[in-house]
Amino acid sequence: MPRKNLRSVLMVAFAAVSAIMALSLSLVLGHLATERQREDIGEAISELAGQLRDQLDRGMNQRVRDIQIIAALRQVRDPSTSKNDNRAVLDKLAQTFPNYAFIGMASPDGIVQYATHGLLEGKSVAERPWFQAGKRDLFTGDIHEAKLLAKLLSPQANGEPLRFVDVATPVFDLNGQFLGVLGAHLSWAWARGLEQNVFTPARRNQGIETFVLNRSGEIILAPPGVDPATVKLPRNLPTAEAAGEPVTWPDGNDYLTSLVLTHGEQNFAGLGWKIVVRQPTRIAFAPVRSLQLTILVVGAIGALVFALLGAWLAEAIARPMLRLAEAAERLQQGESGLEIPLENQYSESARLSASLRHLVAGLNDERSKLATLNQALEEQVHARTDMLDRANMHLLSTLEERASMVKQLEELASTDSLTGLLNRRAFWLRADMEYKRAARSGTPLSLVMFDIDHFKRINDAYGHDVGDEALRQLANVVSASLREIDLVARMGGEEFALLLPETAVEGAQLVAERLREQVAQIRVPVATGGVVSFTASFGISAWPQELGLDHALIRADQALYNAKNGGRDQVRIYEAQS
Ligand SMILES: Nc1nc2c(ncn2[C@@H]2O[C@H](COP(=O)(O)OP(=O)(O)OP(=O)(O)O)[C@@H](O)[C@H]2O)c(=O)[nH]1
Repeated sequence: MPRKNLRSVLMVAFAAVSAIMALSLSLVLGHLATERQREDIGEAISELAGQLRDQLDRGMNQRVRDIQIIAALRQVRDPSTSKNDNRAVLDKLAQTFPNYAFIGMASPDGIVQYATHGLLEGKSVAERPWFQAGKRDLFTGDIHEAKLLAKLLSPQANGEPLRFVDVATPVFDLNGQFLGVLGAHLSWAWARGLEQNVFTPARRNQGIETFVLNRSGEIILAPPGVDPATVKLPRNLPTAEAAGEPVTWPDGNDYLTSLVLTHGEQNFAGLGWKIVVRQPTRIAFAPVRSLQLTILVVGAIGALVFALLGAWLAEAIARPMLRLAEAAERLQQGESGLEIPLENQYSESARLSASLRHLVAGLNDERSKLATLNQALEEQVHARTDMLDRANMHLLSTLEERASMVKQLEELASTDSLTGLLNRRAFWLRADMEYKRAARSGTPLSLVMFDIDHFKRINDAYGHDVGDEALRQLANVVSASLREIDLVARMGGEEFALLLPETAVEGAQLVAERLREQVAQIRVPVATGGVVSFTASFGISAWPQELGLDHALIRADQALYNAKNGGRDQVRIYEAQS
């Protein structure tokens, strides 16, 4: 798996952290702002509803007070006052408030006595609810469509039906006797005017709409141009006063919905109206969404900036490390004279470079020590090798010397020093080997013993040196006369033995005869002048396989004895009976 580099890790980490922060900030702020916005908007539209509510209540209270003031006027209570005078008072009042559609005084039997602009005068209003209720007490009646007045008054410009709110009060004469009912019809256009004062076009552009409901929940005032009959109210409309509740209306849209209740004012007890104000959440929360989007955009830019910052930071952190790593690699590849750079940008890199420099210095030191050591070692090995070579050569020559000495010693051990012939011990060893060879090959072997005749006399007469010379010459003669495979030994004194391989007794006899003749030819010079000659006697025996050497030699010796006894200078063969 390829290793990640520091730059990408820090870039991603910085970008991720800032992106997460931006996202969470957007979500948290969005959430907080949404709540705050909901509250603000809820309060704002509740305040608008409250304004409308207050104006409606105040307006109604003023109308009630108007009617009560008129009913308390002495002129009106005095039955002798002319209708014209009283009508003039009512007209005057109507002028102060243009939305009075009708103010009139009805007699106890319900006949209108005088009224603004003479409307309905002489007509019976006995069945009208305001008259019925007004006979008993102060009455304020909920909105209703005009019955009698509809024909008398001109229709509204916007085509809406003429609707009124009624105010009525009983009137008592100066004696306190019931005089009739003073009633007023207040055109509902008044409410529309109030609504338009509060809900300005600017607010309408923000989608803010208001609905006024009567006590039974019917819409008595809808936004301009909206037919109240077409408006469906949500089932879950708040029942108590509420500020900015999110409510889904039957048109499928979500609205922040506020509700306020009218409560009357002073003389006006209130009619239980509700004022509902709504604003589409889509519009209400647009600033919040815009804020969220702004945070996200700023966050994204922040993430980018942080990623670049991360990359720069990683570069700044990694640069000294990379330089150190590069120097270390070059050193590893064997580049000489290279120094690990000093990286003092920050304490960690300074520490690392100092450690590496120390390490490299130590290594260089070790390397030079090792080189010196190697050279010394090589020289030592060279010297040791030379020494070893010399020792080897010395050993070799010693071994060669020793081998030749051994050979000489062996020769000395097996040779008679006077004659150079085999001595007795060597003869026995060689004879044994020949015996075994003859036994394997089944060839005959013969032994010959011979002895110089009267040798004592030579020694005695001419001295020992002459005797020695006689022995040497005899040895030379015998050695020159024999085959290579034949053995000749000096057995002691002037006695000699011959072993003749592959030779039967007859052959041995011929050899012995030849030697006897040759010995007799020997002339040993003497110091006093002249020469000495001598003879020798020979005894022959076969060496049969069943006999040991000692026995065979005894037989040959026996034959020699016989030759000596027979007169010397002769050859005798061993005979069993002798
Ligand atoms: N010069 C010399 N004399 C030796 C040597 N070894 C033995 N002798 C002598 O040889 C003589 C041998 O004498 P004997 O045993 O009596 O025999 P001989 O005189 O030869 O008599 P026969 O053998 O009976 O003919 C002695 O006098 C020894 O001293 C030797 O190496 N050199």
